Amino acid sequence: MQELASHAYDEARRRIYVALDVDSEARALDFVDRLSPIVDGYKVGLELFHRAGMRLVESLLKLNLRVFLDVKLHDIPNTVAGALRAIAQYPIEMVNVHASGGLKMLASAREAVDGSPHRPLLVGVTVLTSLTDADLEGMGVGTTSSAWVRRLAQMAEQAGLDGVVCSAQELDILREMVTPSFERVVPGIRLAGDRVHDQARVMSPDAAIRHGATRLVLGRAVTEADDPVAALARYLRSVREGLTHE
Ligand SMILES: O=C(O)c1cc(=O)[nH]c(=O)n1[C@@H]1O[C@H](COP(=O)(O)O)[C@@H](O)[C@H]1O
Repeated sequence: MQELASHAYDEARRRIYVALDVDSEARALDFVDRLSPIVDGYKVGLELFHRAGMRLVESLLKLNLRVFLDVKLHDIPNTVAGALRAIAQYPIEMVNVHASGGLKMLASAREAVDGSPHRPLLVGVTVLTSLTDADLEGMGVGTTSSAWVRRLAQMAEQAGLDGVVCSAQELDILREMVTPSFERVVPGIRLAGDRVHDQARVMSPDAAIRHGATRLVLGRAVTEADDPVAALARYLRSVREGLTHE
């Protein structure tokens, strides 16, 4: 494990958030304790946020950890802006809204973050990685996930967001249309043979990085593994492998 804490892995580490999708503050802090010798980026999502709220976020920040607050805001412009003004009182690294909230909501979100003491990266969730083209058809979206991600990413860029959350399968399309600094945050990451759970559009860490992912979210493949530290090590090595061919 010594090797993984070395400078050679700094860039790989910087690209990762471990999703703390657990049901208590104690379990979350236990994971952080075990994993933080290897990674310093953590995602607090809806389950943990509704269990432990901003108190847990503050605990992570006090430990000098990087926090992605995954609250997936989706409401009218005024409400989303108010929530973001509250969130951006904290020095978190990144926060997300649903890009499908529309251009006016995204523009209000941008303005709210810009006027706040901390300016976390603001990214728009495009098409959830659990959805298939058939799901979209059933929802009446009337287009493929690739085309819908492309449209939502265009809107996010137009509103001045810092990037999007998408699956790895849309990265080639996005690379052609967005500026290189536009963040492409990718969940649904699995090494071959690992359980996919409820995800539909998945890819391995090295392939996702090679296709243009700027940051990866690692979840149950690490936190539900028999040995989470060993699993994280496998994933981190794969990220580093991808970076050598980026
Ligand atoms: O915004 C997200 O983080 C997100 C967007 C998306 O489209 N798909 C997605 O899985 N996520 C989150 O990424 C994590 C993926 O977890 P695993 O499937 O366990 O790797 C979960 O915490 C999800 O809430």
